[in-house]
Amino acid sequence: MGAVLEISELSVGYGGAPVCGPITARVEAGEILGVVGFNGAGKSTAARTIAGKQPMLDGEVRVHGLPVNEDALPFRRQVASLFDEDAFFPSLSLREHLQLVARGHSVPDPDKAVNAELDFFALQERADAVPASVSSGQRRRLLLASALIRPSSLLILDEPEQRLDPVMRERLGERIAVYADGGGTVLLVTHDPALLLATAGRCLLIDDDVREIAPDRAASEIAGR
Ligand SMILES: Nc1ncnc2c1ncn2[C@@H]1O[C@H](COP(=O)(O)OP(=O)(O)OP(=O)(O)O)[C@@H](O)[C@H]1O
Repeated sequence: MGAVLEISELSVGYGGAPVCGPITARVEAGEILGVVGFNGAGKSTAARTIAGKQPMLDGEVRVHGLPVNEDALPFRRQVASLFDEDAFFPSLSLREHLQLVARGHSVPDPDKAVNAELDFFALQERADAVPASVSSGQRRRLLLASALIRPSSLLILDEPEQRLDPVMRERLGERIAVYADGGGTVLLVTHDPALLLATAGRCLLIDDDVREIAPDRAASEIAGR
């Protein structure tokens, strides 16, 4: 069986100038691949490219054998993601955002699914507020809930720990592990050694080159940085 995510000689960057790469990796169903590296190494650029949010400079990425293409429904159906620049509808409440995502992805019993995510991310009290009226951490929780409420087989998370308190970081780690236990594949860009250790089975270090290192070594590198 082919890998869920196959990255071959991928080079990413801006205006034709590479910021990192080449990256080569195969990630199977149920695997969590951590991605670590210093600020500016190119982790977000690589994650955005793999998610189809910016063009690749060179190489190839396939998800279940499909080329990366955010405009193609079969690709979009497989891939859920979280990025710092993800946007909100200013006049929709947190609950309405989740309803929209759940219905757009044909989630069965969307109201129940929405309530489950509001509970999990401790957003019930603010569920009827609009994004501008909640805290930055609560907006981050909404984005995480939006990525997790919908079906997917590949979850791409870019520093999901940002703006989360320690309790929610730990819960998020458990949730990511549950996603993988259910057969999902995760690409996790993180600066959080505890989150990395709690989740990742393998790890890529983006440095002058890109190489695979053990998660415990990666966690020590992050912690010592
Ligand atoms: N839109 C852009 N246009 C041009 N260069 C960019 C753009 N976004 C990022 N860069 C540059 O690309 C390089 C990689 O940035 P990237 O955000 O991918 O790094 P990162 O590893 O995710 O960093 P961090 O840990 O700080 O989030 C940096 O030098 C950055 O300044």
